Amino acid sequence: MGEILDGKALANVLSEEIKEKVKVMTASGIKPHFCVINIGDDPASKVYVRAKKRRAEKLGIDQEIFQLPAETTEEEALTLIQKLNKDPQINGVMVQLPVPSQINSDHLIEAINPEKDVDALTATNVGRLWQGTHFVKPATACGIIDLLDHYKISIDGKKAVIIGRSNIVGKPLAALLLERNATVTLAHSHTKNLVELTKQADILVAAVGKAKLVTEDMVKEGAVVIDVGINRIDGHLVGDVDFENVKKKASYITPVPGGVGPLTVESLMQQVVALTRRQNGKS
Ligand SMILES: NC(=O)C1=CN([C@@H]2O[C@H](COP(=O)(O)OP(=O)(O)OC[C@H]3O[C@@H](n4cnc5c(N)ncnc54)[C@H](OP(=O)(O)O)[C@@H]3O)[C@@H](O)[C@H]2O)C=CC1
Ligand SMILES: Nc1nc(=O)c2c([nH]1)NC[C@@H]1CN(c3ccc(C(=O)N[C@@H](CCC(=O)O)C(=O)O)cc3)C=[N+]21
Repeated sequence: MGEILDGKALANVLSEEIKEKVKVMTASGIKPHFCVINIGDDPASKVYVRAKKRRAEKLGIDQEIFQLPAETTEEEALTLIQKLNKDPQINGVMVQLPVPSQINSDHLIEAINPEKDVDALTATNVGRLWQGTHFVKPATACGIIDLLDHYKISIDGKKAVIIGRSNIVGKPLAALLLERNATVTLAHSHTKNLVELTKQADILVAAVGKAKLVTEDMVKEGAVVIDVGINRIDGHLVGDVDFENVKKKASYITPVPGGVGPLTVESLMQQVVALTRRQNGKS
């Protein structure tokens, strides 16, 4: 029976550490300040943005939400990003995804100054991530590594299979697991014989957005199962893993809610602190 990897509890522990760091920084006259740009009325985005604001407040980090209407043009959004890039008071900027269809999210992300790129999504920071010279890490991937480390689950030499190859989760997680010497496979919608692959995984990550995509028969006995998916089914939040059945086979498993999600928010705050320190000449 799998042990639950309690992301919420770890997020609270990390929270105390971040709070202390922010306190010391603030006392020396440096208060981290970051901005979230949210365009349109996506209900899930509103929930996340509010969660980030609450977390930031709890940690003593200044945060501003720029809520733009659904009909915002790309030029308008770019103008705002350029203004925030130039503002020396602002240490971090992120664009909440998804954005409305008239806007190309890649254009907005690329416009963010890499020194203020909280999500680590700009080409510069993605390149640094794969080179191993990064100063900012993608939040969800970073949270997952923190969770594995906290539970002393070794990564070195392990076979990791990640289902999902998005820029925000799958690809950066592959980079961080590779950095820690895992042998990494990225699976996606064109992958043939997914079950054969997943059954070999020591560490199996699901980041797709499809409830019950990962069933018991896809999991090796004793595997570590990380569920990134967030799906709303009849008003309930579930992940991509058939939790109750997979739990019986896994050695460790993350729940949804209370697994990876809270660590993503915590990790975003860590990135804001890291960027702020760097901008003020601290390592
Ligand atoms: N807990 C957290 O902190 C976070 C949770 N999420 C959640 O994680 C999930 C994934 O998010 P995100 O990465 O942005 O999603 P995307 O929609 O960008 O990517 C989904 C990925 O899943 C792949 N895929 C789709 N169907 C299948 C299938 N049947 N078999 C194998 N692979 C498949 C796609 O393949 P292809 O590339 O071929 O299209 C794609 O690579 C969502 O539920 C999202 O809400 C996201 C970010 C943070
Ligand atoms: N630029 C950008 N950066 C992101 O990091 C980003 C994004 N866009 N767009 C959407 C996804 C999704 N994401 C989550 C964050 C927190 C939870 C989270 O806290 N989940 C809680 C439950 C929250 C609830 O109740 O809805 C949990 O799993 O326990 C989930 C998902 C960040 N994302």
